[in-house]
Amino acid sequence: MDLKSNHTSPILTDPTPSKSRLQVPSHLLQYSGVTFTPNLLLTVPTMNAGIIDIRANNCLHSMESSSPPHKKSRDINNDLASTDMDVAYRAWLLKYPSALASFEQITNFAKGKRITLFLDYDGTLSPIVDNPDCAFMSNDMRAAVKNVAKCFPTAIISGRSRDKVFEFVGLTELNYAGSHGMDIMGPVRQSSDDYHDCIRSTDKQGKEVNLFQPASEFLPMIDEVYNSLVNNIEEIQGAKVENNKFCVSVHYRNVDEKDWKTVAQRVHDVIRNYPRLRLTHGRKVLEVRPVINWDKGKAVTFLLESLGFSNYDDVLPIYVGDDQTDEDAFKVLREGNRGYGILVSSVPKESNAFFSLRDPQEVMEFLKSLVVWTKKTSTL
Ligand SMILES: O=P(O)(O)OC[C@H]1O[C@H](O[C@H]2O[C@H](CO)[C@@H](O)[C@H](O)[C@H]2O)[C@H](O)[C@@H](O)[C@@H]1O
Repeated sequence: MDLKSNHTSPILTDPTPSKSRLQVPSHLLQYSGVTFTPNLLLTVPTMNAGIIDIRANNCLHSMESSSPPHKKSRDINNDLASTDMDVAYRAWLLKYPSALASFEQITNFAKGKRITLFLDYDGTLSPIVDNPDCAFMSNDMRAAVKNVAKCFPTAIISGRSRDKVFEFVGLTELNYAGSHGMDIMGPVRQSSDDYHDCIRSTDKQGKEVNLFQPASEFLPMIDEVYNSLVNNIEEIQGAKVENNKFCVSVHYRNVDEKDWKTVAQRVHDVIRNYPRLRLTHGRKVLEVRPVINWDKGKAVTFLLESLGFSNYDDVLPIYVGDDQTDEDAFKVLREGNRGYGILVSSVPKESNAFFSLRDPQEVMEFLKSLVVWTKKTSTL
């Protein structure tokens, strides 16, 4: 893969999103990119691309606009606000129906096809928690994932390093892609076709696998940046830098809001020296990653091909995720009606997904329903 020819600018320009309107009160849409019109109808950027690249000098704005207003003490206004929120959520469900309520529709479409599951980790299989090192999935969720993986080819696609997400999930019957899809361990491909960086390897159980790491040449750079970020950021109280192998996460969830500007400035100061790195934004996290033409959507396509599903008529890929980076995968599935994206969110937000689930608990119910359905249909 030629890293230089495709990309001339390391930090990509801000997208100029097309706008769509939801009839929802302004305080209810809580995620990044939301702006307010004078009549308090919301204008929300339509997700043209999953990763919203942010210029470093817009970093602080992006951090602020992605944060919901603080809840004050419980009073009548808050009660009204939560009623409004329920109304807004129900309105939003018309556009992104619950995958549980639409289960029959999904399984009807799956008839004659092989379901293939792609699961994000944080916020999808495990609830969002303050300490990223403690984002454990429950044993019930692990059992649900294990059971579903017995029925369908299943892969985890995470922003974490592949080793870290494997440590959390701990199931050998899955395929794993870490670093937002830049580190894939999957089945041996029949042909290595366009993917020159794809090498044969063995997994921890000694099984032969393919390893695809399209950003491998960035490893020394990422390590260097990780060390600089640790030196510059971790003295800010609450800030945490996480090495995700081919990308680095700068967490500010536990940083006092008055210090966010310092976090943004210091991240900017470090990455300005690295024109081949870019900055994107997740859930209270800034992500430093290589400028390469690769994302979770490309990882889905790669894994489908690896599993022998190049012919999309035979397969129904389902991708479940909660984050901005999952939008790339939703978009790949939406384009050409290849499969279904399911957004995990308890608040209304614009997405390329088809369906929604409220939280990891509902994700688990959905996985269990798939297992029950497949057992029922196989005995017919
Ligand atoms: O692609 P994912 O598996 O969803 O990973 C995205 C990032 O998830 C983690 O951060 C998020 O979850 C943490 C634990 O709940 C939370 O503390 C943090 O605020 C969230 O941003 C992970 O730590 C990052 O490295 C991943 O990039």
